[in-house]
Amino acid sequence: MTCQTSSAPRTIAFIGAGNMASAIFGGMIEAGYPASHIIATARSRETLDALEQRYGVNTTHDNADAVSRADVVVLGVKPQMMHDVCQALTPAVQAKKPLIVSVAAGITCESLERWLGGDLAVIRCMPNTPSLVGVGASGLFATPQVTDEQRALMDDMLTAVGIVEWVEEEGLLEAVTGVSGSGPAYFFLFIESLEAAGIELGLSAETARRLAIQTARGAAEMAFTSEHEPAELRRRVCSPNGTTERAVNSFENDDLRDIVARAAKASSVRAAEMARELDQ
Ligand SMILES: NC(=O)C1=CN([C@@H]2O[C@H](COP(=O)(O)OP(=O)(O)OC[C@H]3O[C@@H](n4cnc5c(N)ncnc54)[C@H](OP(=O)(O)O)[C@@H]3O)[C@@H](O)[C@H]2O)C=CC1
Ligand SMILES: O=C(O)[C@@H]1CCC=N1
Repeated sequence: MTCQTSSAPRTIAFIGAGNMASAIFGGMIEAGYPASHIIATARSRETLDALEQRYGVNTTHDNADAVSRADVVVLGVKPQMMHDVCQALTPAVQAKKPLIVSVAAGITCESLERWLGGDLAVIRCMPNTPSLVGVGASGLFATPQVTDEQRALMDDMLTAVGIVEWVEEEGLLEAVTGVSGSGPAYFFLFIESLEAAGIELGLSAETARRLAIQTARGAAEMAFTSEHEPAELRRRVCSPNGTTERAVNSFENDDLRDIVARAAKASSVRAAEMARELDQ
C-alpha cells in the first residue's frame, strides 16, 4: 500500500495514538504503508514506547512538531480533549495547512475548523477498531475545501484497513456511529452472552468461548461472501419445527430487533449530544 497521489508516500501524524488511531495505522502498516512515514503522539512515554516497539513508527510527545512534519493530521484524542489539543495546534496547523482528519465521535467539522484557526480542508471519519485486523468499516464526510486528491488519499488509507462509505451529509455520521462505530461492542456483547449461555448449558468456559467466537466469525464470513441476504442465510439454518426456529422465535418474542434499534439509536443520539456539549 502506498497511499500516494504523487511519487512519495505522504507523512501522516496521528495526534493521540490510542486504541482507534493505532488500529488504523497498525492496519495500514500491515497492508504495506511505510512506518517511517507515520508519526504517532501520546501523553505517556509508555504508550509511545509500546507503539515504537510494536509498529516501528516515529513517536513524539510534541504534537506541534508532528504537525509541522505532516501532510495529513489525524486527530485521535478523546472528544473531551479535542478543543484544547486543537487550540494548542493552531499555529502549527496554520503554518502548514495539512489535511485535517478527525476520528472523534460527535465533534463537527465546523468546530474543528474553528478551533484550528479556519480555512482548512477537514474530513470527519467514524472508523471502528476491527481496522486493526483489516476488517474495519469507516464512514467519511468531507468539507467542500477537501480536494479530490485528498479524498482519494483518505480513501486509500482506510480502504487498506477495511471498507469505506462516504456520506454526503455530515449528520449521517451519527447513524454510522450507531451502526459500525459502536457496532463491534454489540457483537462482542453477543459473543459474551452466547459464551455465558454455553457455560450455563454445561460446556467448559474454554469450549463455550471457542464455539461462540468461531460461530460469530463463520456467520459474518458467510454474510460477507454469500450471494444471499442475511435473512435468507438465517432461514437456511432454521429447519421447520427444529431447534434454531425455537431459538429465533425466542429472540423475536423478546423483541431483539427493537432492542438492537434502540441501542443503535442511543449511540447516535449520544454522538449528537456530544457535538452540542463539546462545541465551545
Ligand atoms: N475506540 C473506538 O472503538 C472508537 C473510537 N473513536 C474515537 O477515537 C478517539 C480516541 O478513542 P480511543 O482510541 O478509544 O481512546 P484512547 O484513550 O485509547 O486514545 C486516546 C489517545 O490520546 C492520547 N492523548 C491524550 N491527550 C493527548 C494530548 N494532549 N496529546 C497527544 N495525545 C494525547 C492518549 O495518550 P496516552 O496513551 O499517553 O494517555 C491516548 O493514547 C475518540 O475521539 C473516539 O470518539 C472512533 C471510533 C471508534
Ligand atoms: O464509544 C465511543 O464514544 C467511541 C465512538 C464509537 C466507538 N467508540
